[in-house]
Amino acid sequence: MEPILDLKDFSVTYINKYKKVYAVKNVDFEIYKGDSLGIVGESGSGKSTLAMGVLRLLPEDGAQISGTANFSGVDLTKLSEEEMKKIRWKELSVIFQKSMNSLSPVHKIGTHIEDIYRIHKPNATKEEIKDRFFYLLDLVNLSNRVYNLYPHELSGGMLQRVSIAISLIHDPKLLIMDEATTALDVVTQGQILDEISRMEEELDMTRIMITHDMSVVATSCNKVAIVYAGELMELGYVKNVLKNPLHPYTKGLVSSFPSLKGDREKIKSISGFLPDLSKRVKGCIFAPRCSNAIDICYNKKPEKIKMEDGRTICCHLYGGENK
Ligand SMILES: Nc1ncnc2c1ncn2[C@@H]1O[C@H](COP(=O)(O)OP(=O)(O)OP(=O)(O)O)[C@@H](O)[C@H]1O
Ligand code: NI
Repeated sequence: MEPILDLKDFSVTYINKYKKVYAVKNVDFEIYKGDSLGIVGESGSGKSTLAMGVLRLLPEDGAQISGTANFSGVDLTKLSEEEMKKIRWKELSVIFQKSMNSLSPVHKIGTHIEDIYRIHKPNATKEEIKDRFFYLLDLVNLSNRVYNLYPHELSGGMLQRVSIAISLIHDPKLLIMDEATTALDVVTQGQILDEISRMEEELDMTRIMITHDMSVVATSCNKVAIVYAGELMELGYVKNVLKNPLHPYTKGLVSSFPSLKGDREKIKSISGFLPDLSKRVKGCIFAPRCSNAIDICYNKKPEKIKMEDGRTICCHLYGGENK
């Protein structure tokens, strides 16, 4: 089976007047139809930059992209803005935390929907658009009444449901959600995650879920990629990685969400801070904060090791080089 999205050596560097910021470095991963991949890491680790880079939503003069991002066989990094526009929102959709803030308050939701729908299908009739949108509203548990409301008449949870429905309007091959449920209360977040899981079964969706919350990944993803300071530390099936984390950073992250393991261990956090991303590091980027670091970790970048259970891990403790 061909992957829907295949990143190879994908990097994003912000270039400012005074310095370069290496926000995403040499990331590789593949997503197949039906996958739901959680991308987890602490704030500032480059998760949004990765998504924006793939979607080509970063300013051309301020951010340099290298490597490849094959989306159904097309390398997104090579497309012109015109070509990218044909794909964005149609085949590749994205939801941000505040997606709905951009909607003009003077138009009803329905008017917005018609405008958005007609970007890709200019001749669509009102009836066709309504049919499609009512179907999607039902999937996200909202009444058709929403169509005639103004954005300010909806709660945060309702707005986020509407933005999920909008993102699905053209039946995209891949949906990227960047902290899309983070701002909501726990109950609403839980409901929306349930709705997403149900929708996924109905629509055969493929999804990337960006979050700093391990429990979101545990409840709504089948695969997880752990990123630290712009680099991939560990990637694999949720059932393997969260139950038996191998990378010291993943272990730290998992143990700071004790409910995942079901025991009452004291919450441990990883001490220290993210490194300065404008500096290149010779060894493992996590070594300065790693309690298992050995000499080689400071001097040489670890290779990506493929494990038997399908996971990839980037750590000298598993490479065999230190033995
Ligand atoms: N335009 C920019 N110029 C320079 N550096 C930037 C720019 N935008 C973001 N960065 C830096 O890139 C790094 C990655 O930021 P990014 O927003 O991708 O992280 P994130 O993992 O999404 O964080 P969060 O969980 O807080 O959303 C950060 O160190 C940030 O300061
Ligand atoms: Ni972000």
